[in-house]
Amino acid sequence: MADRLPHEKGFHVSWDQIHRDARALAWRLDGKGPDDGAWRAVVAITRGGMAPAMIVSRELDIRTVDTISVKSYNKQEQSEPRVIKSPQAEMMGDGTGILIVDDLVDTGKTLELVRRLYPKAHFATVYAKPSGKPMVDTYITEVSQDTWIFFPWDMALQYVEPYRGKD
Ligand SMILES: O=P(O)(O)OC[C@H]1O[C@H](OP(=O)(O)OP(=O)(O)O)[C@H](O)[C@@H]1O
Ligand code: HPA
Ligand SMILES: [Mg+2]
Repeated sequence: MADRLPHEKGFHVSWDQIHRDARALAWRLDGKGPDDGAWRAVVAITRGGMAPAMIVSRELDIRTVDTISVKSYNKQEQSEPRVIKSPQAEMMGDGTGILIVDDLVDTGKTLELVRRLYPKAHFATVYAKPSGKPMVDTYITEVSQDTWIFFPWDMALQYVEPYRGKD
């Protein structure tokens, strides 16, 4: 949606930071599954949810990991989310005992779509913006709606001019 642009602020997340925050997410979810505290599987919302889901599944020692592919953004422009690839239907059922992980919730449209498909699943994101918060069950850090989060997989180290050298 063009009217969401531009984002006033940037929140730049390093690999170290996302690792720390995804671990914090895992620890918060530990023992909270419906079956004696256990989770049956982790499902990553690709692509952004894959690195956090890998870290969460490693921390909680969950070996069953699947993906649901939802596309809703092209760069910073939003369109209607659509499912491009679904996880294994027999495993998912209504979502009971399934931990669905994404990197962030922004407007909440992606999670709204996935929630409709798996209403009993638990939805966890590392970061959350206010509009999307009602769609997420567990998250670690909140950022304001006018902030764009930059993830390490979208960035590269590069040279910058010294402060005194700028015009
Ligand atoms: O709450 P929303 O407003 O729906 O936005 C959040 C979603 O948008 C981004 O994914 P994107 O569709 O850009 O795909 P990607 O994960 O492959 O980068 C992000 O990874 C979330 O999945
Ligand atoms: O703030 C964001 N950062 C990266 N991807 C996103 N997709 C929706 N919002 C964001
Ligand atoms: Mg995504």
